This record gives sequence, C-alpha cells and structure tokens, in this order.
Amino acid sequence: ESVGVGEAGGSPVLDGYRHMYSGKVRDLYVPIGDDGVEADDRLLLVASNRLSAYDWMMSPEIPDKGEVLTRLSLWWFDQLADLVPNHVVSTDVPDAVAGRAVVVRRLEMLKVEAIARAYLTGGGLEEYERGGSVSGVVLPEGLVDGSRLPSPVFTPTTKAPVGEHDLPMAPDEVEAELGADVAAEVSRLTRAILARGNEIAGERGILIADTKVEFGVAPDGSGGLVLADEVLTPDSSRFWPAELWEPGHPQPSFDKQFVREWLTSAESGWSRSSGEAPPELPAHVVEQTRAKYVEAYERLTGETF
Ligand SMILES: CCOC(=O)Cn1cc(-c2ncnc(N)c2C#N)cn1
Repeated sequence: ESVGVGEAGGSPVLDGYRHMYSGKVRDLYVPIGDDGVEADDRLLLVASNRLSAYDWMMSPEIPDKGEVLTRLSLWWFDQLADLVPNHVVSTDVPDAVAGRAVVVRRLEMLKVEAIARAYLTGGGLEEYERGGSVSGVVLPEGLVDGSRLPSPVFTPTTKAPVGEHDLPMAPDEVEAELGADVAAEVSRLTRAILARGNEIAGERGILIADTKVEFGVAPDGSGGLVLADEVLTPDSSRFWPAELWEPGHPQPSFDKQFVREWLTSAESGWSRSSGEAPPELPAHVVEQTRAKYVEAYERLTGETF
C-alpha cells in the first residue's frame, strides 16, 4: 500500500482515497473504487495525533491521540444509539490509519455547530455576563465561571469559513437555517447527548462542561437526523476532572492542563500575547498529555487502551 505522510505531521497520502478536507486535527477522504470511480455514499474520517491549544497547532504530535479519541467516539456512538442514529459504517480502514479512522455514511451536513453547555465558561460565560442570558435562554443570577447550569442549554453557532470564528446564532436564525421542527430536534438531541454524557462521565470522575456535535441528513432526504463527526471527545468538548471542580475561576482541563501550564510557565519562554508560535513541547509534557487521553478513555469505557 503506497502510503506516505505529506509534510511532517500533515495529512497522509492514502492509496485508494482522495484527500478532501483538512480540519485542525482531522481529515476527510473520499474512497476511490478499483474502477477509479469515487464513492458517493461514504467518506473516511481520519483523526490525527495533532493537538491544538491556544489556537495554535502544537509540535510535536501526541502519540496515539488520534486512536484514543477515535475509539472513545465509537464507544459514545454505541452508548447513544438508543437516542440517535449515527454515521458510522465500519472501521475497515487502511493500515496507515488503522485505529484512528472510520468509514462513515456521506451525509448532507447541517450548517449549524450544535453546541450544548452543562456548565458555564468561555464564550457562554462572556455572553451571560453581558446580559444574563445565553443564546436567548435567561439564566439564574449570580452564576460564575464553571457554574453548573440547571440543565444543558443549546448554544448553536454558525460554521465559519476556515480562519474565521464561529458566531453565536439566535434561535430565530437557527429556525431560518433549519426550519422550526429540525431546529427543535437538533436542540433536543444535542442537550440529551450532553446530559447522557454527563450521567456516564460523572460516575467516572469527569465533567463534560460543553460539547459540539454535528448532524447530517441522508442526501436523498429519507430518514431523520444522523449524528456525524465525532462525539463527546476532549477535542469536541471541555473535559474537567470532577474532583477539582470549583466554580469561580477557570477550571483545569482534564487533557490539556499540562500543555497549558508548561506554555504559560517561564520555562517555555513563550508568551501568548507575543503572537509568535509556541515552542516545541518537551517530551515529559507530551507523555503526560498522552497519558491523560488514555486515562479518559479507560475511565469512561472501562476498557484498557
Ligand atoms: C475534517 C473532519 O470533518 C469535519 O470536521 C466536519 N465535516 C464532516 C463532514 C461530513 N460530510 C459528509 N458526511 C459526513 N458523515 C461527514 C462527517 N463527519 C464534512 N465536514
């Protein structure tokens, strides 16, 4: 199988697949049949070992990160199968991406980032501090960074073009984009997915503060919403260690705290405000970070990585 990796850490060249799209940490490919014809009903979703923090791509990569998060996402799709169908077709993937790639059903993706928040932080907290509500939902007074919300709140955003920031969508904008019924169903499902995620994760010492999921529909319009992309991973969600939860200040990240603390320490010689790319992560930070991804997987699934 002729396989090479493009520029170091880039997207691998996969024999029998055409590279279609690169996200920060994942890539999409189109399968090409033996007759040279591209499949129109399937895609290959590949998770890299790249880590993004502070809006920068870290170097070096985190060994096994792609495989750990792919297996975690597959496990969540299974846990959620009673709630919503998903796009997973098979894990019969090229050797070069074994364990970190999934063949998925090709869908028409909704143009809404379906985000739900169970705890208030980041952009949601900033919006709340400005006006006491988030995405049109009035919240109790006196909430602070890390406060648990009475129940998960749907806080959708646009899918901004590469390099631009996703923008909050008001309920009427979501309805204009999706129609009232689909908008209501996307909101219901996104909140139910996060609630289920926290029921399971909470028993294993992990709080999922918020999550982004993506839905699609079958191209022929048959059937309803299908859960796509990845689900309830530390890349699509904020994972917090439950035992350190303390509202009133930024919570430590379950998986990115070692990277953040090293990058903001004097030892790194980097300052976020410099606008310069951060330095290479030292080996101990890479290994500690890998261990946190493995720990999250093993705690949640009960399986050994
Ligand atoms: C680089 C990874 O891709 C994305 O980040 C977002 N994205 C998903 C699709 C998609 N398109 C059709 N069918 C699907 N099943 C999917 C999925 N998942 C396109 N971009």
